[in-house]
Amino acid sequence: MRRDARENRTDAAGHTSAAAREDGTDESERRVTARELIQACAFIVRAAWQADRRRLCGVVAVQLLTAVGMGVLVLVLRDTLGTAFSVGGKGRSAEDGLIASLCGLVVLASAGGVLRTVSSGWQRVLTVKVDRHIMAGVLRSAARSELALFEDPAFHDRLKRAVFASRSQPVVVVTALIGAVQALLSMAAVSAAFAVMAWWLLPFTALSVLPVLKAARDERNADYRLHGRLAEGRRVREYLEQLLAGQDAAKEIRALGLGDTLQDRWEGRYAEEIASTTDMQSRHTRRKAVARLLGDAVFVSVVAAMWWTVRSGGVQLPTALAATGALLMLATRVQMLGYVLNNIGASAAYMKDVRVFTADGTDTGGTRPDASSAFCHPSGFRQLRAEKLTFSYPGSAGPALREVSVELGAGEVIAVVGANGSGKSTLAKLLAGLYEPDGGRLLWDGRSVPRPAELRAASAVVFQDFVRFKMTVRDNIAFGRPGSPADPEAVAAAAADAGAGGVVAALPRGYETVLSKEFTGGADLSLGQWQRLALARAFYRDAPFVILDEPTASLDPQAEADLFRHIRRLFAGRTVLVISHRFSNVRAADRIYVMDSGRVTEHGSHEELMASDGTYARLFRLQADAYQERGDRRAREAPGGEAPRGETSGGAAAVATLP
Ligand SMILES: Nc1ncnc2c1ncn2[C@@H]1O[C@H](COP(=O)(O)OP(=O)(O)OP(=O)(O)O)[C@@H](O)[C@H]1O
Repeated sequence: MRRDARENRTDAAGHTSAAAREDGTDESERRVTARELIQACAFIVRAAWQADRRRLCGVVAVQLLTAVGMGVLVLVLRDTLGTAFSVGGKGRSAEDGLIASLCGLVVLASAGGVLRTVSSGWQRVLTVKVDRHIMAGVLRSAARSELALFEDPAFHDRLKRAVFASRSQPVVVVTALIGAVQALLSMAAVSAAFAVMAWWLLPFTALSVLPVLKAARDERNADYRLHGRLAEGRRVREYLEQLLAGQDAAKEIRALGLGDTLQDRWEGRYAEEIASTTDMQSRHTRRKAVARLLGDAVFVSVVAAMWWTVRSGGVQLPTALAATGALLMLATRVQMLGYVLNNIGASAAYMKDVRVFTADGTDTGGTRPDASSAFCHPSGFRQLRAEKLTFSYPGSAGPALREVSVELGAGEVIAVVGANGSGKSTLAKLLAGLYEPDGGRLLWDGRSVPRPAELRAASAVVFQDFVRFKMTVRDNIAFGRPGSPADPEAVAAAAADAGAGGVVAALPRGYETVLSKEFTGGADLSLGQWQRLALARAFYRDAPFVILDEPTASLDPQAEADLFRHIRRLFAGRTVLVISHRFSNVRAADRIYVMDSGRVTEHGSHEELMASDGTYARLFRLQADAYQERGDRRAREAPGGEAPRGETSGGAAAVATLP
């Protein structure tokens, strides 16, 4: 498991600077090599081929035709000028020749225009398709990445850069590549025509664009380095944007009056970004201006040399005029080529981010196909045993689990209790195959579990911080078993088991109601109602191993009591691991593990643990006493001295939490 080494250099917002990496191997500091340029082009051409080969061929064919047309145009121009200069002396046939040449010019120009129009339409569709093709690859890789990678800031930088690149760069590279093909072909055609007239000037023409090309290359390298340095700052800024403009934090930000503070931080981040960009741009704008002047001076010298040869009688005037036109065309093409190559160069670095990110399990630090959440029909186990599991979160100072051993038999209800931060959820995540242990092993019917994906497929987890999908109720439940069409009856049964049937019935469009006010006709639920849907999702998943991490934290006392009273019936035939702070909920479990500071300190049945009179017994009595006192007080305060209904029996059967 990869651990990110970072300095603890943090800013006022509490975020570490991306430039502060210890290892000094910041990829963004590197220059784009010719090899990377070729790889980027090959990557895009492959993507374009896979996305829409018919359009790709069409666009290239049009470029080829346009280029040939351009070469012919130059030669026709020379003939037209030659005819024009001789019209006075040669009478009607010369005039006819001039008119024919002009007609030829018009036809060529018009055909070129039509072809370009058709081609630009194809180009537009092609770029959108390439865009989708590449973005799909990035999203697929992100969804398949191991959960542990999301703890690693370097992974977020890579992901962010890949998303940025796949959003913005394919269009640039496809357009630039097509432009490059066009520029190269037309350059070849015009050069051929030019060479017929003044071949010896060709090398000087190429020379005129060199300073501009070099300045552009320096700028793109600097731009990419800057982009790398700004990556983490941009993530912080985007996070602040989500807070300020999103629904999730809206009420708390208003309640706290936090808006201006967050806005100031956002302004600060943007100011840093703008200052760095302005500094880089102004330096390179100066360099580019000087390079441009140098290039133009070379170009003017070439034109002057040509006219000197006309004066000295080495070249005819019509040829010189056509050659000057061709020279202008050539210079524009070379400049265009430089411009598009520069664009490809700039994109090459970004496209490398995409290639690296989408490459399975290589440079991404472990992106692997088996990390997919795709549901496959699981087989159950007779026994799941964890032996001396040790685990530290990436970048954490100490282990969250230390030599933890637990045992779960098929059909058992196992409970884990312990103070905040004692490692309960971490243990659950390892048992569900979401993280791989650093030490120890997981045994499934006595054999080591080779692939965490097997555990994931066999598990249904209701997390403490379950996700609330802003989609329909049906989706929220049926996502428990992705990949197959939602089964309406099973969805309804899962909702009923989770006590969500009544909630759904009260919604305007039942199971088709979208659960967010951000969308037309949407509705929202209370936290407890959302929790019932999360439970329904677990029922629907129908996996042999169910993990309930504080599944009733937001449920009302009746719903909570119902769930735990009927847990064995509801999850019949399945193994259930329950994490809870309410000891009354776990007392009926087959075995209870008590955790403290990442270790299992006690285990046994409720009776055994009470008899051993350890931490469990102490905390159980604490909760029971607190309830008893409250119950007695209420009983005394209630009219007629009676205790309120539903809160008295069972000692610790109501809401009481660990201190
Ligand atoms: N994603 C994470 N990255 C780094 N450290 C983490 C992460 N999640 C938890 N920890 C740390 O690991 C330890 C165990 O956390 P865990 O969530 O397993 O505790 P818990 O017993 O479930 O706590 P609670 O009762 O509050 O839910 C804690 O010290 C916590 O700070």
